[in-house]
Amino acid sequence: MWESFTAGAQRVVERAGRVARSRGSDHVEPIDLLSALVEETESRAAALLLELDIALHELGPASADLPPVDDETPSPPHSQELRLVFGDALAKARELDRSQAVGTEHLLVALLSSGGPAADRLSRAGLTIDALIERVARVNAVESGPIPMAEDIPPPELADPGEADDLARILDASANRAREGLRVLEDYARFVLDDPGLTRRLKDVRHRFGQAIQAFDPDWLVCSRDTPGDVGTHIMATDEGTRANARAVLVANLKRTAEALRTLEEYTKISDQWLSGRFEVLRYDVYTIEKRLMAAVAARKGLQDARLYVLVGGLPTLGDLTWIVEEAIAGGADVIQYREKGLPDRVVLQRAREVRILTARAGVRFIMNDRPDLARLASADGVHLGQDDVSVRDARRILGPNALIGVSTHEPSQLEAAIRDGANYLGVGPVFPSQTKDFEALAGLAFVRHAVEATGLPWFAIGGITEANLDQVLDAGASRIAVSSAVVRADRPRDAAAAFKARLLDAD
Ligand SMILES: Cc1ncc(COP(=O)(O)OP(=O)(O)O)c(N)n1
Ligand SMILES: Cc1nc(C(=O)O)sc1CCOP(=O)(O)O
Ligand SMILES: [Mg+2]
Repeated sequence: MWESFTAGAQRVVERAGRVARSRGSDHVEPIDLLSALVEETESRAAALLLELDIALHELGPASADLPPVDDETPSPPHSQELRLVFGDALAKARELDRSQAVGTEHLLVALLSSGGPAADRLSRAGLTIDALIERVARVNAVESGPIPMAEDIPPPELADPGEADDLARILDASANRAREGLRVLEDYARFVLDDPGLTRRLKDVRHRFGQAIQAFDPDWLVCSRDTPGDVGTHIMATDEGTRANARAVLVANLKRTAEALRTLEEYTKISDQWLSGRFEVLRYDVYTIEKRLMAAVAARKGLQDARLYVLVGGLPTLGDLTWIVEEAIAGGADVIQYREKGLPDRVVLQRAREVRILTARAGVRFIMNDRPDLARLASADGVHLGQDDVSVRDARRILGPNALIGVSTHEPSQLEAAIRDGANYLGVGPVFPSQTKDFEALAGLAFVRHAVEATGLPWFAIGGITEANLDQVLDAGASRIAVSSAVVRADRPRDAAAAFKARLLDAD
């Protein structure tokens, strides 16, 4: 008989056994079932009682200390009266609810009709059989929708009909959760990050997810849906009702989506391993996208408004370096990179620490070139890596998840790889021949035009950019630039930086 009881009803029956034991009774009586029903506050029966304005505390004292659930001592047998209540509940379920599963609401109806002390208590609290039955029937009607023809309901291929229904409820809830979660992620990529690549990836995952769940018969899922009887509907984690900001919404939905996909993966293993594999692949896709989303979020926080990035270094003395840094900042540099080649590490670190102090004071980002270890020692905001420097992954090991990690890219495949690896921003160049570094080949303006379409991550056009050629770079679609010689070797570095900054802001 128990397989035709919902999970909630089974829990209540089990609890009634413990209530009976706690009061030293030889049998589990209807009155114990009533106590258990009232105490299972998430149950459909408790919800109905509250909707009908019946004060739960009037239905009897809360049971004293119950034996723990895992206590192996058997519960006393069910009394004859209680068995009659169960039989009546089954009949009521058939009469009132086409799903025919005995839920806690049917136990309540049967208790009220039983004529014993439990019925007396319910009546004294103001519950009438008509009001209760009318309420149960109304809820079922709302939940059920049109009654499908018998031939439309697919025969579950599982041996146990109760199990088939439970499974359908799990799959239905998880499919909804994953679909909704994916939509929330896509909206974040699209409207918060403005990232066409990530939006496309998420749309593709959502599309493939939609194809995968077509394997479920929609009628089977919808027929099993039992929102009022779902004990989880009213249970919320303490932080679930509020979100501090859009980022918190993103993080919560990444977790929720991956969890729902995991649930689908696990439960479809029972009947369809191939389908389970599809959910597994989608779950891994979500993990990969998570890495990219979080990199984009960090970049947005650190570099969203940055327009002018100045590389400094190669100067004879610490005094020359600090002067240039101060001038660049005064001219409007948003990011300073310390790029030093050939000095001993100890000297580089000492100078980097000075740059850190000046940039921190001005609220300007400080990026160390090449060396995540020195970046960490100098408390830089991040590091810039070239194609021959350590990987993003290794740099992240040293600098942690919040560091800004930039990668130089010179062609589309490098740009894609850097995004995949979790870079927070990109260098895109060399656009023109540079006085700072020799290159065998130029990426040119064509690569700038490619970057515009390829990513929503912040990226900086770099290489030989001067006031004279800046318009070409802006016309190609860049909104951020990185320069070195045009500021560091200018007669008036502050004015040079200010001129770049003004034109970048004008172009916004
Ligand atoms: C913003 C920015 N873009 C590109 C580079 C070049 O980095 P890399 O290719 O590693 O060359 P070096 O600068 O290390 O010679 C950069 N530093 N910054
Ligand atoms: C160090 C460096 N890397 C580049 C790249 O394209 O990866 S261009 C470049 C030099 C940038 O200095 P300037 O503004 O003086 O040309
Ligand atoms: Mg480098």
